[in-house]
Amino acid sequence: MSLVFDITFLYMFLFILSLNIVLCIEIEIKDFHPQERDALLLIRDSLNSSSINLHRNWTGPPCIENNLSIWFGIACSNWHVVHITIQGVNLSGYLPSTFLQNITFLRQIDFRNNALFGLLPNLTGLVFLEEVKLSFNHFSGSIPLEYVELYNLDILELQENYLDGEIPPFDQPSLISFNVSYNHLVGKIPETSLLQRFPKSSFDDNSDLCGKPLDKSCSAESPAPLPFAIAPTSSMETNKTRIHVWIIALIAVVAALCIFLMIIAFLFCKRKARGNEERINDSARYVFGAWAKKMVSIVGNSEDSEKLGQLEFSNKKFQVFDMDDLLRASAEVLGGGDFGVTYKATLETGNVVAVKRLGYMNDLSKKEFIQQMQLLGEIKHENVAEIISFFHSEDQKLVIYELVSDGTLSELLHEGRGIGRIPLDWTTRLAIIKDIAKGLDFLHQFLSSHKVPHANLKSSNVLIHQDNQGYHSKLTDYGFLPLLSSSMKNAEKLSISKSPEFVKRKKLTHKTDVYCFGIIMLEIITGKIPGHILGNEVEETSNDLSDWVRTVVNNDWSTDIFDLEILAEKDGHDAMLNLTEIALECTDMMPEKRPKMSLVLKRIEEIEQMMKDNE
Ligand SMILES: Nc1ncnc2c1ncn2[C@@H]1O[C@H](COP(=O)(O)OP(=O)(O)OP(=O)(O)O)[C@@H](O)[C@H]1O
Repeated sequence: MSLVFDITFLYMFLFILSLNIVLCIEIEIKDFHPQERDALLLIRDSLNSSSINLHRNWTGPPCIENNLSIWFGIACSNWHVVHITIQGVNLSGYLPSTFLQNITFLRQIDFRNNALFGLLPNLTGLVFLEEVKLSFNHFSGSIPLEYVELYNLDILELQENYLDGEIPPFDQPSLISFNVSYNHLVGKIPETSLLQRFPKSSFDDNSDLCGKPLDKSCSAESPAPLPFAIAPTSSMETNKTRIHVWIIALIAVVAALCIFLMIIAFLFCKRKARGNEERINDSARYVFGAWAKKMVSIVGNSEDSEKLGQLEFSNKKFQVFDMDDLLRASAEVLGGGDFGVTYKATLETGNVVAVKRLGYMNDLSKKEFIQQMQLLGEIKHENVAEIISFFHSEDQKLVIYELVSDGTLSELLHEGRGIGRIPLDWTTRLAIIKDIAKGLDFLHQFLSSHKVPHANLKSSNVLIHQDNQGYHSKLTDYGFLPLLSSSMKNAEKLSISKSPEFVKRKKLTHKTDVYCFGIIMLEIITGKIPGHILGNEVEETSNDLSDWVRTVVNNDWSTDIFDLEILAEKDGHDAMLNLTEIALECTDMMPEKRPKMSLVLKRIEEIEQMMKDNE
């Protein structure tokens, strides 16, 4: 009897348990909105960023309990994705056209300050949208008409893109902030009561925009001529002739239309076959072309020919091109950073240069900019990328560098990890460390009066050139701190912002550069990306790499820190450990305990000599 009771009890227990499991699964399925996740994965797989790795971060469910999300830039409410905020992270690529439509409860979309191409996203049906911020990108095409149907929209920011066409008649009462300046919009600003309320600055710098609130009035539109208009006559004969003419005209139009469609279809197939890569290049070329168009329009509109200004040359040997040549150059985007976008420009003369278009520096005076650039232009060193020329106008600041053709140290160290990658051996790594130390030591001497001479030293600002003698490194993006000093917020975009003294708002010195150099050394020795040690790319802590190395070394597991690609080179272990010791001194929390760059260079050269002697 008791056995029967036990078995019955066991069955009941199992039944309840299985019921619970079913319920749990149901709860999980209910909590998880696969269509929203799929939409986000579409974005993830279409875009690239050199600052964040969406592929590694956007995994698992986008929303978890308590309205939280561990996905970068995603905020949730009630298990629904409500905010997508991915700004200023070098995001490049094309947004899939209808990707957002399944994220029904979306309230905010913010992709500002990236390098996104193509058409603006389709937002049809996203009735909860309150903020759409897509400014400072490379979007092209027209503003979709459906945007006027977003009745809860508070903010629409589309400035600094390459948008063309006319402005749709926005009139939703909710809209309190609107900006479409710095585009290529044309036509009359619609006379809706809403649009007339915004200031002139919301519409400024569009090639052919007219009407209020701009000062430019629209020329009187002449009525469009009627197609195939024929002078009216009273006789039947004339009517007959008219009908004939219409029939002939109709046939001609249909024939022309057929030919036109055939040409379009042919071009479309041809274009498709050219493949994805070319599409990106085309778009990049367009971006530079569009920029050039904008510059030309500034000159054209300007009463003051000084507005465009001249290219300033720091090196006479390169003075073979001028602004016109630069605007006619074919160009492609090399990448975008925190301070703007860098292009490779091939001039008609055959010269190839890197053009960095600086954002964030618009409040800077021309005098300050020119003084600093003239000084930086005098720097000539084999381990520092040369500034050939620069340009200043009210809204454009360009720095033209020598082109260093083989990528960055960051790419060399971290890209293509896994099967098929050619390991970066220890001798090469040591040579790179020495090159960087030489370049930085030179900057410290040349710009000795600067608070922090480089101020933005990180592996993506070490450019690589390869020849039959090996790899050569050149530092770039140096000397910008004086241009930003008026705003601490801008300085936060520099690599020095990760130093302990910056975080504690203490005095910055040359030793702040030394700290950044120590971090690069650790990155080269360990093969690990600073800020990613805990696999957490969201909050880049200032010193997680040096903390981790210190802990491992203090526990006598020193060789555990070596990148697997150099671990097998046992002869180099002593040198690797000596360099790790220097790197840890350079990353000391107290700036005064860090060695000077000249001493660091001397010690590196001694270690290199020691290695050569042991060979
Ligand atoms: N002088 C140059 N020669 C060749 N390529 C360059 C040159 N300068 C920059 N690049 C390329 O352009 C890309 C973007 O550079 P950019 O300086 O705009 O951004 P970043 O270095 O990634 O970020 P940040 O602006 O924050 O330093 C770099 O990753 C590099 O590949």
